[in-house]
Amino acid sequence: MTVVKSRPFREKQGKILLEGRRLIADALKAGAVPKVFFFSRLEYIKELPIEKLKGVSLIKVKFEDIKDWSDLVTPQGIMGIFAKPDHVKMTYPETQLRHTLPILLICDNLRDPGNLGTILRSAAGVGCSKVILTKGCVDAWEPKVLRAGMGAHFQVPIINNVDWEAVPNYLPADTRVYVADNCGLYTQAQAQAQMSNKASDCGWVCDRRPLQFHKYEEEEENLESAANKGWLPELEVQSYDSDWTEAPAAVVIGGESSGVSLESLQLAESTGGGRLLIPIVPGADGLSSAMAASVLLFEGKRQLRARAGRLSGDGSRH
Ligand SMILES: C[S@@+](CC[C@H](N)C(=O)[O-])C[C@H]1O[C@@H](n2cnc3c(N)ncnc32)[C@H](O)[C@@H]1O
Repeated sequence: MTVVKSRPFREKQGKILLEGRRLIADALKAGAVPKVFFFSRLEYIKELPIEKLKGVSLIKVKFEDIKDWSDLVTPQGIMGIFAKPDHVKMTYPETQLRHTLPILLICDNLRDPGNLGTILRSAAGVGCSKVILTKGCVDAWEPKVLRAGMGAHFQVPIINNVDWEAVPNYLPADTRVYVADNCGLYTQAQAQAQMSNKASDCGWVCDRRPLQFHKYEEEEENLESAANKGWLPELEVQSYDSDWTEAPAAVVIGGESSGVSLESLQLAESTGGGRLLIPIVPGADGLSSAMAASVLLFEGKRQLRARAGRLSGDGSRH
């Protein structure tokens, strides 16, 4: 089980471990392919669609074993090894597809499994079209992410482990990339003092120094010299509630400690996007990646609904 739960197992063998009756049922519904089930009571197997069990090894074990292997506070008596799901071959729930919005999420070097799971739940809840995880993010299929995701893995397409150079291949045509950026330490007072460029139109100015951008730690020196050469993207900072959903949008959320990467800003610049800042009270603790993602995704949804309401002449839908 230790091996089965490890990232090398998932990567080399292309298999994942799922635990719990609900998650396993959701996975089967979405078309995930089971290989082995460990169960403590036959009823748990009988609950599963029989046509999905062909060729699957069914191994009855003691509940104590499941308890030893389990990551759950209340182990549910069934665990399954599945082929790692391929988002292209999955069938997502009909209701989910009907509510899909032209908003995509890119997680940039997100390391914390709980944060990523929570973000996936928000992405599924809002109706994101897909979630892209750049290289360096925690694996979406790691047990703690699955636990925090509460089934979101089988509601929204997730594209794992993508190089920044390949990210544009996954974006629908005309997508504008917006980077969620807390802009380092900032205050409204600073913003007002620096009202001299476009960003100041909405009252917010990014105080981020080039050195705060991270690609991978070992590249910081390169970034420093790049910054000195002056090719860091010049990106407008917009308040999160300014209109950013006119074209299909991709929102980038930065990692817990590293923040947003240089590549994300370059992509935002090349697609005509910008930076989105959620203003918080000066001096208050910043938002976590998961909080920022939720605020921005639901704000995006609000904007789309408001626009649809205006177009249909029904202001009440705002
Ligand atoms: C915990 S923050 C990163 C903190 C990191 N030490 C830094 O200085 O950038 C994680 C991510 O959440 C998003 N975020 C957090 N607060 C935000 C805010 N007020 N406005 C926009 N995005 C925010 C950004 O994408 C950020 O990179």
